[in-house]
Amino acid sequence: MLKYFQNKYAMSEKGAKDLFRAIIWTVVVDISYMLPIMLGFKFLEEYMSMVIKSTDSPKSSLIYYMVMSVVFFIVMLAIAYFQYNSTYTKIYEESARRRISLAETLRRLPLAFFGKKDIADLSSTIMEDATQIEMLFSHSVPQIYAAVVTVFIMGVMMFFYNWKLSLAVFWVVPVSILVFYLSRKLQNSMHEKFYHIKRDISDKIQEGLDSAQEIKSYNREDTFSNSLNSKLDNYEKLLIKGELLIGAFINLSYVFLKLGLPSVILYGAYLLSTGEVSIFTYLVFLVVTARIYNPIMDAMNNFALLLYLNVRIKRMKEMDEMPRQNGKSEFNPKNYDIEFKDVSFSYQEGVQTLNRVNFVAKQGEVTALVGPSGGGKSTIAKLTARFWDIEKGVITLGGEDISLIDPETLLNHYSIVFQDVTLFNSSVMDNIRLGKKDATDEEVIKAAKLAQCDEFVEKLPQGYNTLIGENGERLSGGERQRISIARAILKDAPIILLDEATASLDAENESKIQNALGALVKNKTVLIIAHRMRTVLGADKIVVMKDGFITETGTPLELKEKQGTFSSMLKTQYQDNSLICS
Ligand SMILES: Nc1ncnc2c1ncn2[C@@H]1O[C@H](COP(=O)(O)OP(=O)(O)OP(=O)(O)O)[C@@H](O)[C@H]1O
Repeated sequence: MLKYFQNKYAMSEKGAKDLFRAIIWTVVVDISYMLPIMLGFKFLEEYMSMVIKSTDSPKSSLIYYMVMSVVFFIVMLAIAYFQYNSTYTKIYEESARRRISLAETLRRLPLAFFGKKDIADLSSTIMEDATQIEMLFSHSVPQIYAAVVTVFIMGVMMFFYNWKLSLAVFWVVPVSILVFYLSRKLQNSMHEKFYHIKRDISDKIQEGLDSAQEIKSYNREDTFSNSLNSKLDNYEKLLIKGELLIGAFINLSYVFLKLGLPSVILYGAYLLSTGEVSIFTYLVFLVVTARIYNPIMDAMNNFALLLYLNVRIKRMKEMDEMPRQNGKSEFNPKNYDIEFKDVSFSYQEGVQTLNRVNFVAKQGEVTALVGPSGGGKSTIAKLTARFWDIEKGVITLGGEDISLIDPETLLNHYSIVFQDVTLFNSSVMDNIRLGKKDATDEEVIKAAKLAQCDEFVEKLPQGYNTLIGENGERLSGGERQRISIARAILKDAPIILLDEATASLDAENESKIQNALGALVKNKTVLIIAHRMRTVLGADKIVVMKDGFITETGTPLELKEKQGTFSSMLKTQYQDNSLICS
C-alpha cells in the first residue's frame, strides 16, 4: 500500500506513511459521526417502545443519555483533533519536502533540461502544481479513501442487521460507480487538455512580459494581444465543453445514487406491510440511507479532482526522473590543465555541434577560441564547466575526467564571465559579492575598481548600495559586463572562462579591463572567446573553430603566417597589418 502511494502520488516514504495514517483517522472521524445517530436511535427505540408497549420506564435514564452525549462529544472532538493533525499538518510537511526535493532535483539537472522546458513552465510546476497537490492531499485524497472504507464498514454492518433492506440501499452504488468509471477516460483527456492549454497561456503571458520592449518597438501589440486572446477564447470554449461533459456524467452518477432512497422507501414499506421489518428498523434505514450516499458523492467529486491531479503528478515525476549530474565532491587536481580528447557533442539528436575536438588549454597560458559565429566556441566553454555532459570523448581537468566530479565542486574552481550577464535585484555590492560570499566590503570594492566599475558606481545615488533593478535593468550593457568581471576577479578561481567578456565595452574601457585581467590571469588557465581580434592577439594559443571542427591551432603569429581562417579574420578586422605584429 505504501509503495503504491509513493509511486502513484510521487511521495516520499514518510509522506506515504502519513497519508496512510491520515486515511485511518479520517475513517475513524467518519464512523464517529455515527455515534450521536446511534445514541439517538437507542433513545428512540427505548422511548418509542415505552409508548407503544405502554411499559412504565425505559431501560436507561435521561441522565444516562445526557452523560453519553457529553462523552461522545469529547470523543469526537479528540478524534477530530488527531485527524486534523495527521491530515493537514503532515500533508503540509510532505508538501514542503516535495518542494525542497524538486529544488534539489533542479540543482542537479544538466542545463539540457532547462533548454527543453521554459522557465514559466518550471516555476509553475514548483509553485502552482505543488500548491494544488497540497490542497488536494489535505482536503480530498484522505477523504476519498476514507469514504470507501467507511461505506464498506457501514455496508457490512447494515447487511448483518437486515440484508434485504441493505440490498435496496446499495444496489445503486455499483451502477453509479460504473457510470462514473466509464467517464474516467473522458475526464482524464479533458483535464490533460485543460492543463496544457493553461500552461500554454501562462507561457504566452510570460513571453509577452519578457519581450515587452521588442513588442513595443516593432509595434506588435495587436498581434500579440490577438494571439493571446485567441488562446484565451479556446481555453474558455474547452472549459465550457469540458465542464458540461464531465458535469453530465457526474450528475448521471448522482441520479443513480439518489434512486437508492426511493428504493428503500418503497421496498421498506412493502416489507413493513408484510411484517418482515419493524417500524423502527424501517426508520433506521431511512435515516441511514439519507446520509450514507453523501460520502460516496464527496468521494466522486474528489475523485474527479484527483484525475486532474494525475497530470500534475506526471509532470513532477518527469522532472524527478531526469538524469542528474553527480560525482565526487572531493577534488584536488594536481594542475589546472584542461584537455579535450576526441570530444563530440550535440544539443539535439542528428545535429552535430562539436566533432572530435582535441586541444589542451594549459595552466599559466591564455587559450583563445576564435572562428565564425555558430562554430561551437561557447559550447566548448560550457562543456568545460560541465553545464552539459558529452556523448563521446572525455574532458579532463588536471588529468581527471570532469564527468566524475560533482558539478558544484567543479565550479568552485572556475570564474566565468558570459556574454549574457545575469544580475539580481539587489545592490551593486551584493551582486559583485556573488563571486565570494564571505568577501569584505573592501575586497568587493577592490575587485570593482579593477573591473572599472568605480566610474559608473560613483554616479549611482547610493553608490555601491544602490539597488540595480530586476536583472540590472538600470545599468547599461557595458556596466553589467563590468559587474560580472568584478565578480570573476573577486572569486579569483584558478580557471577563467571569458566568453565575449568585453564585447559591450568601448575601446578605452576594454583596454583598461584587459590590463586588470592581465593581472588576474597570472598562472591560471584562461579560456577566452572573442570576436574582436585585438582581444586575442596576446593569447599564448589560438584554437580556430568552424562548423564544430577545429580547423587551426597555434600561436597568433604561426596562424597569421598560415594564411587560413585566422589570418583572413585578422585581415578583415585590421586593414593595417602593422597592428598585427606590434
Ligand atoms: N542550447 C542550445 N540548444 C540547441 N542548440 C544550440 C544551443 N546553444 C547553441 N546551439 C547551437 O550550437 C551551435 C554552436 O553554438 P555556439 O554558441 O557554441 O557557437 P559560437 O561559436 O559560440 O557562436 P557565436 O560566436 O555566435 O557566439 C550553433 O549552431 C547554435 O545554434
